[in-house]
Amino acid sequence: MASEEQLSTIKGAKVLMVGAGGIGCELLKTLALSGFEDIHIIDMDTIEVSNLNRQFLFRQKHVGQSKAKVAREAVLKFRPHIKITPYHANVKDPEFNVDFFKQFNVVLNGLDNLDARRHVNRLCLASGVPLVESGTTGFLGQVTVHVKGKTECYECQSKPAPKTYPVCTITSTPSKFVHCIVWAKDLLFAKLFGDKNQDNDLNVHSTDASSSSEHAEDVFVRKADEDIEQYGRRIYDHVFGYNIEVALRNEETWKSRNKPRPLYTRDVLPPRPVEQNGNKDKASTTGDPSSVSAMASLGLKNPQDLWSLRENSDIFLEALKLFFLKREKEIGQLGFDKDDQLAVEFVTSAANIRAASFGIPLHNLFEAKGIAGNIVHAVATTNAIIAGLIVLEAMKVLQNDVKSYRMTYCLEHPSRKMLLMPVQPFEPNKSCYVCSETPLTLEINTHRSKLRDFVDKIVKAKLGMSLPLIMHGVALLYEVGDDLEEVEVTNYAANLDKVLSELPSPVTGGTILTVEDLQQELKCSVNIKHREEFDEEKEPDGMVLSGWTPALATEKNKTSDNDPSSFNASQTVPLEPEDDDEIEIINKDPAILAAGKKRKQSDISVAANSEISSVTGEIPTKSKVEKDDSHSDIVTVDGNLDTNKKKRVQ
Ligand SMILES: Nc1ncnc2c1ncn2[C@@H]1O[C@H](COP(=O)(O)OP(=O)(O)OP(=O)(O)O)[C@@H](O)[C@H]1O
Ligand SMILES: [Zn+2]
Repeated sequence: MASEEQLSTIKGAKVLMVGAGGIGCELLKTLALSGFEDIHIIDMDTIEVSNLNRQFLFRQKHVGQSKAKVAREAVLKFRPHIKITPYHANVKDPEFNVDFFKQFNVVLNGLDNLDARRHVNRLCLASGVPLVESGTTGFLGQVTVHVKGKTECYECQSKPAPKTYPVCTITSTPSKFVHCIVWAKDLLFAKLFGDKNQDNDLNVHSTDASSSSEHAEDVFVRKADEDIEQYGRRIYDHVFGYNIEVALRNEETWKSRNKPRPLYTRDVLPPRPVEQNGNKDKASTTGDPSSVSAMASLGLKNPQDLWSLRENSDIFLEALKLFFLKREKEIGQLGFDKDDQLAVEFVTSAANIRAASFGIPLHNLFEAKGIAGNIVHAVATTNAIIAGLIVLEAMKVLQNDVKSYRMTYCLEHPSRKMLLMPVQPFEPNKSCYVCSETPLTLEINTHRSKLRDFVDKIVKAKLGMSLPLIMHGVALLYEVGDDLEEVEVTNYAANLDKVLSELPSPVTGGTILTVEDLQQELKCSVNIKHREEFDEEKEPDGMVLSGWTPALATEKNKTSDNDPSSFNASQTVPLEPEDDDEIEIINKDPAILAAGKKRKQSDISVAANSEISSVTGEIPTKSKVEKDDSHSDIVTVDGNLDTNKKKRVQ
């Protein structure tokens, strides 16, 4: 029960909620029932059928309508006297600037992506408004408190980058089913149905340089006189048969690995039926391309059945055939979409055939779809728990009760009979480039990299700036905005295509660039260090940004030996260290894949950060299946962190 004092604080508070999805619906309801009377909600989405199972403020009839507006109407039905102001908009829109944020006493996030979270963090810092951040993934969740100058900001710890795999693991030496999925989705599917002009390293790597090039020449293009069945079999034989044989020639590769088995249609499938050409147009479909299904054509009904190699091969050929027969117009521009049934069938079957070749256990379509789409099924109860915790923290923040602030982690398995793990927040990271003024360092080849590379790969992708301005001393190198003069637009466009050392104000080793985002009111300095060479595999951007987090990636907290994007440990520690029960954590987002190893429970912290679900996209889940296959990017673990060096909030 709230005290009188609490109640009056709550009544007088003006609250901004960002996100009216899984967490947001729970949060709005809980805020209203807790006595909050002035709530603003920003959400850019409309309601989808798939939201209805957990976003309980919405009904079938609301599908297609604004989440923010419908959420408001639903809550006003049981709390008619309160004021709820909805904005059907992106929180990154310019109208939501620092002045807009300043009107609130606290901001509560119920978002599902890193980009928006970082943006809100910056606006909260610039406006001095406290932020309560949250995230859920399946059974896991977290609530963190960020108050300028008192606790860490959302970006004081670097967030794990979306999970990537070494190219050679995907193209040549898969050892887990997820590697086969990535191959099937990002290489094979993209090669056959996506943009032909995009780089795509589908062929096996071999030390025998003469081996594959000739055979691989245009192998993926359907020949003019080739019927579709013939084409499908040729692709099958090439990628599952011939390419594997080429890979096997490189004996070094297989010294410490199990050799894969080349698979050809002649071994797996019966000879081609004579009447095949006559079947061409028999594929059972309606006029709607989205209803085309290889499973339906072949009479396979249950997506949770495990298909045999033969069945996978049938699906593979049938799906390929259906793309050409029923969706030919889309070929050349298709991207994988987890809601595209035929694409999921194709990717599942291709991944399974490859898995069979490499001796990796096969998976059913339902599982494969989850892996391919990085899906972790949302749990409504977790959202409800997290929403309750957000409100509790918001109340402490409003009363400035700094000592009581807690970051709370919702676990899947109890520790000392507790499912909620409270953690005292840390003080701001003095080397955080977002909430302190610490400069960053960028190693880059200033003679080769263009300003465009810097803007795209660093300023936008890494620093998360949306309206950047780049200066070298007093010289403006780049700027975006609606109010630019034509000549400025022309000059900046020309600058983008220049290598750094040839800019009007040349950028070389030793240069300090100032990068600023006018909307976020964030300014930082970037020290440029010239470097000639970069490792294509480990440093694919051709540049390396560092400087905003302590170097924590020690051997002990690395997640996987061949994982270049191993996460950085966050530094939270439970208030009461638990016993050393080991639990397995698997992230369901590719970005978090890194964290999928056994961790000591006392080491766990879930860092709000990724692209996953309603939370921070951080969804560690316990799994008895592929222990190592985390698919998300939420969880970070302490490992041997030097947590003692960090000061908790007193
Ligand atoms: N930049 C943004 N501006 C405003 N709202 C945003 C922004 N980014 C995300 N959101 C909102 O945050 C909410 C997150 O909710 P949730 O994670 O439940 O996602 P969902 O899209 O409703 O469900 P799912 O992704 O599981 O289908 C969504 O309603 C989404 O529209
Ligand atoms: Zn910070």
